[in-house]
Amino acid sequence: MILDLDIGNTLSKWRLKDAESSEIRSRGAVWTREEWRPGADIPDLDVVEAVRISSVARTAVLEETVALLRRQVRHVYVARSTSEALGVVNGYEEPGRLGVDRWMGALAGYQLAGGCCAVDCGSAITIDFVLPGGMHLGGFIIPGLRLMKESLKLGTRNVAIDPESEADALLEPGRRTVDAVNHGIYMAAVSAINRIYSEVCDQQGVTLPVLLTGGDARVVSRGVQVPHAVWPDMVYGGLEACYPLTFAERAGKMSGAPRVPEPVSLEKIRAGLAFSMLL
Ligand SMILES: Nc1ncnc2c1ncn2[C@@H]1O[C@H](COP(=O)(O)OP(=O)(O)OP(=O)(O)O)[C@@H](O)[C@H]1O
Ligand SMILES: CC(C)(CO)[C@@H](O)C(=O)NCCC(=O)O
Ligand SMILES: [K+]
Repeated sequence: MILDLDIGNTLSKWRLKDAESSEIRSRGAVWTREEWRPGADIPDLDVVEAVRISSVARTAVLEETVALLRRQVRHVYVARSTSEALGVVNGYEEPGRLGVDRWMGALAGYQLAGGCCAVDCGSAITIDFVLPGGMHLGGFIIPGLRLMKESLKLGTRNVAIDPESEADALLEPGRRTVDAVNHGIYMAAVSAINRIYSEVCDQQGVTLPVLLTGGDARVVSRGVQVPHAVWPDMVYGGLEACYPLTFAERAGKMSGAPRVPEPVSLEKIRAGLAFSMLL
């Protein structure tokens, strides 16, 4: 079995993948913490022959995790942000400073779609751009939905946006605090994504397929106006592409990859931008 780990600031996600069949056998998430208990927090390591890790947690957490894993697992691969990989050139002035989850998302998106706009809706919302030739432009970081809510301290932190809510309902003015906050932060997130996407496409003169991932991807998806696909395993896709281990991975297949959305025309994006400037 292959254990894939995506250690975020809040949640650490894991999945077990069958090295023979490439099937995902199980998955889970635990709060990111200092110490792991294999068998309880993450799967029993007896069945694991390789681990692939993307981590944006503090270095100490990663070091502890790697030390623990190395005692029991033969192959431990830790992803790093590099200046170039798989045909993508990292746009950061200091490439190593780009969050490795963003780098994995950008690589997966590029491998799937060529140029892309990779959006990760987690503790932070990150929006990264890769042009069709593989040039990563850099990106944007805004607080995620939960962080925005917690920063307000209005006693609404425990009332999450119902992930089943329709976008229309979330865009109405709230008539109690919890709705005013939830609708406000939702609007802030989706309008930022829509606007940023349009601005960068306009600047660069290209249209790019949009790929969404992260804990809030599904609800954010309902408010994103441009064609896009939700790819919950996008960060794992980057790990698969960087460290291909199974037959399917060596053939370039990433688990759970969606159909590539067909972007709208540049004219339409520019018309939308011009219209929003008039308002
Ligand atoms: N069971 C859950 N526990 C915590 N957050 C959840 C849960 N389900 C969905 N969420 C939402 O997912 C978001 C966290 O997403 P994700 O798991 O992608 O975070 P993360 O990977 O820790 O973030 P980052 O990588 O940006 O640090 C939260 O903002 C929250 O709104
Ligand atoms: C922005 C987050 C927190 C998103 O998970 C992560 O990618 C990170 O810690 N990045 C480092 C800073 C940067 O990407 O510029
Ligand atoms: K993440």
